[in-house]
Amino acid sequence: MCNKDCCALKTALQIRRMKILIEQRRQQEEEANAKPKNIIVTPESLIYSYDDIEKMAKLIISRSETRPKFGLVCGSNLDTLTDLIENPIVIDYSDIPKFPDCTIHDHKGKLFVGTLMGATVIALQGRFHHYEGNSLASCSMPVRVLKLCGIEYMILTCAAGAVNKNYKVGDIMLIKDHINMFGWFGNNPLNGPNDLRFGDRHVIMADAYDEGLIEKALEIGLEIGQEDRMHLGVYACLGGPVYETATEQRFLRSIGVDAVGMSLVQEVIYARHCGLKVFSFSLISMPPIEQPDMPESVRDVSIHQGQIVCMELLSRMIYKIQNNL
Ligand SMILES: O=P(O)(O)O[C@@H]1C[C@H](O)[C@@H](CO)O1
Ligand SMILES: Nc1nc2[nH]cnc2c(=O)[nH]1
Repeated sequence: MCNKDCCALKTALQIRRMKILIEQRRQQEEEANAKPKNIIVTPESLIYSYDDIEKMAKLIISRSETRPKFGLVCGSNLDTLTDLIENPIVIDYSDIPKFPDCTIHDHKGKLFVGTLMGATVIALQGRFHHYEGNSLASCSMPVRVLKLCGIEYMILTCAAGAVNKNYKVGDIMLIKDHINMFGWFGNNPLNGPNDLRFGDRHVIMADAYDEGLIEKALEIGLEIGQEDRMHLGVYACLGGPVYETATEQRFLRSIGVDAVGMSLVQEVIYARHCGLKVFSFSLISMPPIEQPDMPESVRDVSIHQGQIVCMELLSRMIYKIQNNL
């Protein structure tokens, strides 16, 4: 157990780390905010009708010659995953009717349709967060669009802060389960009338993250000699945009959380509601409070190394699934 002074020091280090990151982001945000943004804020599940979603899907598949099998959402620090897509057709979100705009750094608001390891993939370079002013239903709406495009597998990625003290920046957490803090307080993207064309009223979440896919990912970790960098863990979604307090971090750890972020679970809910197979991973982008502070340059290098492993993981996953390996 640490004493009072030690806890205060850790908190101070954590605050310093956050301040540096926030300062870095400020300039990028200022540039992004110079343009007016289209943000749609209306009550949950009625915002997008089945017809709306179908129109968006038709527009996207009209650009692809083959039926897509995989959907991908690129999280923060993971926009480079789209570099893997061969001969992509790129669609700006602003060209898709009723798609909100992305307002934060690293989320570029572009949709890619192309080939990855022989499979057709639709990738979203940018997601919608609740804290940007989007309802949870708007945040997860793209998953339904991808479902109507014909995908079978939903691959969801995000940046996360480590809560487990054995995790380091640049590590990858394969998500085996989550804690949905929004849902605890009655906020769920499925609130409101249920459209059975997408799925049933109630959704089983105990098996949300496909075990077979997790096993393949663990195999890949061994194949590429990155098993020490890859963990199997529990993700908690908090609302953001604030980072969690030191006490919140300790609480999260005490209830079994390994990493914390501000997204993803609402997309998993929509994906499971409409019967997609889900595979998710987080790139650890913030160290746990127990670890000593690190210079930004060192952090950036670790994140970059993690990005490369994520790219390898993604392409091998798709290859294995595509070839039934
Ligand atoms: O879209 P993700 O969850 O990867 O983005 C996370 C949440 C915040 O927007 C940002 C904080 O660093 O990364
Ligand atoms: N600590 C922390 N780091 C993050 N990196 C991305 N999201 C988060 C978060 O919610 N908390």
